[in-house]
Amino acid sequence: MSVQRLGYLGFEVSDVQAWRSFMTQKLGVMEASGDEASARFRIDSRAWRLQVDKGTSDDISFAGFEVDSAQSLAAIRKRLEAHGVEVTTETADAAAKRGVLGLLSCSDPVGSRVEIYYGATELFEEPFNSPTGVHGFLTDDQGLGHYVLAVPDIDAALSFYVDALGFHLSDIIDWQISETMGTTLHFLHCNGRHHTLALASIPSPKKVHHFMLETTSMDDVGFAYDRFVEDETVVLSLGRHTNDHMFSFYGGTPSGFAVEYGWGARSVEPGWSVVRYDKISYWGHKPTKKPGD
Ligand SMILES: Cc1cccc(O)c1O
Ligand SMILES: [Fe+2]
Repeated sequence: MSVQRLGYLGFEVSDVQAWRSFMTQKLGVMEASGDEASARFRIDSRAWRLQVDKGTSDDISFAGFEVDSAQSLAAIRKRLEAHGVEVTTETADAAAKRGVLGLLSCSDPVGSRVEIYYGATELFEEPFNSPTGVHGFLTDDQGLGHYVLAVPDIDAALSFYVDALGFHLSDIIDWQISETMGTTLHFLHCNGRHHTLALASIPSPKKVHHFMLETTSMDDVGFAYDRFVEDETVVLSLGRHTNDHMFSFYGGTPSGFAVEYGWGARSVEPGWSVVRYDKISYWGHKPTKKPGD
């Protein structure tokens, strides 16, 4: 039994208001609830997929992975405990706050909160409606998207996410980030999405490097790209990745980590075999020059 898909992500942010306008006006996601302390956002029929809470870290605060039933939740709990992970069964009240039927929590090797749940809330009666006209985000069995964590100890991280949580390695990229810095990126899948999580063993002030949302129309990437160009917040230009073939760009968020906004990735199919790459992209994904660079 392994986790099936990424259900939700939570971030602790110093400026909730800035995130509320960033999410709705730049990314085109739909605000589900919001005040000066916290906000939740929708990208599909689910009641919420992204949450921001007021705080000082400007970093990821939790990731919620989905399984399909109470039986699967019990099975994943057993698997985690068999791998020496301390698991908390959250109260019915805590589960209700997440809008799920059953909720476990634990910590990954760097202390990131990892939640596993079943029974999320669907709101078909309130269709997703993007404030910027995004046609839609690709989710369903592939979950909300992906995120990349900077980890100090790649072996400990792989042991937790692969051996304990049940991810599978898709491929690795030996990424020469600059003349002096390189790292090996490990890409992990738990469903058809090429990667739901990638691990980068790089020193970083933040745990999260970026999170990614995939649109169902190429034009949605272009429209968003124009909005990031407009306020000079493009971090990496348009490009196409070597491994998942995603067409995407990276933009800055109000918390200093990036968001990747993409379209057209290929899926992991049966018979997939692990390979390696020397580049992150066929073309593009170039750092944008800052005025005065
Ligand atoms: C750095 C990087 C490389 C390949 C695919 C990705 O989604 C990514 O963020
Ligand atoms: Fe990415």
